[in-house]
Amino acid sequence: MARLKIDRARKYFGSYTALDDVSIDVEDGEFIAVLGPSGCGKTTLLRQIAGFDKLDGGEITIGDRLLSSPERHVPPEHRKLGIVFQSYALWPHMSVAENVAYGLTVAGVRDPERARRVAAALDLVGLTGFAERRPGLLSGGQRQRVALARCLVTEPSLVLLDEPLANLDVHLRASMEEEFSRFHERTGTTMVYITHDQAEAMALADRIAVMDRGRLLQLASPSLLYREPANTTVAGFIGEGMVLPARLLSKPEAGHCKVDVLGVEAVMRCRSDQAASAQAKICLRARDFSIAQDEGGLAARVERLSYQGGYFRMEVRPLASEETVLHLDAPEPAPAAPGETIRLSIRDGWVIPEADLAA
Ligand SMILES: Nc1ncnc2c1ncn2[C@@H]1O[C@H](COP(=O)(O)OP(=O)(O)OP(=O)(O)O)[C@@H](O)[C@H]1O
Repeated sequence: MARLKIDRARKYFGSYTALDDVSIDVEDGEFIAVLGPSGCGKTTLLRQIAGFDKLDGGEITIGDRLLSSPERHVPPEHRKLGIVFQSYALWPHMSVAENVAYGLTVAGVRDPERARRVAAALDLVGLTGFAERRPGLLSGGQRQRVALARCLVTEPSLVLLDEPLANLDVHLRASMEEEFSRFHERTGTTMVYITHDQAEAMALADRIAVMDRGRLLQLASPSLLYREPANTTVAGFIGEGMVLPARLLSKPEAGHCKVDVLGVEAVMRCRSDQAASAQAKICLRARDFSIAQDEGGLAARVERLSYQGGYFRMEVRPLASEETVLHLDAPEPAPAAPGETIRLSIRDGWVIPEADLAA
């Protein structure tokens, strides 16, 4: 049974549709990331789950309990959810332990039960020695861990995280990612994690819901999103995908078909029900190219080289399509200089099934 079920959720702000029939089933214990560019509706979706806003259409249920629909609205404090915000929202005048205890105090839990649960929550986030400190004397990562402990201590059925790492520097983000991941493994808490950072979503989530302009574009595991994007927007958004027009030359066979891309034939992965099309779109990744040693392949002029440590990111323009910019990674030493022509073979790629959906 799905723990959290969002069923055709709709939300309007005046004439603007901020959520357009969004449906997501989150399994019990699952870690879901909601990913998308600024303004795509992530926070609006989180606010509906948390109960800060009323839904204009559809339903949100947890287990068998209907929380939100146009007719019914359970207030946030009765939803038994934990929320971790980007801004931490800690009380500066209280110690770490008092901050963590706050939700329990409000709920009428008293010592020794309260002290026991606070100690357990601090232990879970690795802050046992910090109970008496004020938040002002903690690092950003430690503050975020206090916020996590404060949310967990009330034993929520679901934890919502709204860009919790956005205020932290790159190194701290990486170690907090690990922290969240370990925490999720240890507790098995269902988590919905809002982010615009795809590396973060990829590293953490069991499945990622990609949103754009209020719509859910695809809900899939990180690997499936990367390997088999459902439409051109997801293809371009995830993993710096390059979307190119192509002509399908064969029917699918064992998950592959032959395509013509910029005048070059290549074999690519596709769905087994992929229809023949003269106007298909394909998604290529930097690693799908290799530099051909013979006269075959796609002729392209090198535009730019940028050193990435051990390899170069090359930007090239195919001679057959000067307006297209492709990128690939080439090991040191640089195989060609800007202005030179190289030939590329295409080793892999994906025929995008719903090429027109998000156009
Ligand atoms: N209270 C509101 N009134 C009017 N429009 C709103 C309101 N809240 C959000 N919007 C609009 O709805 C759209 C979705 O906003 P939302 O905050 O959900 O996006 P987001 O994906 O969380 O973006 P960000 O990553 O920048 O926080 C935006 O176009 C925003 O301007």
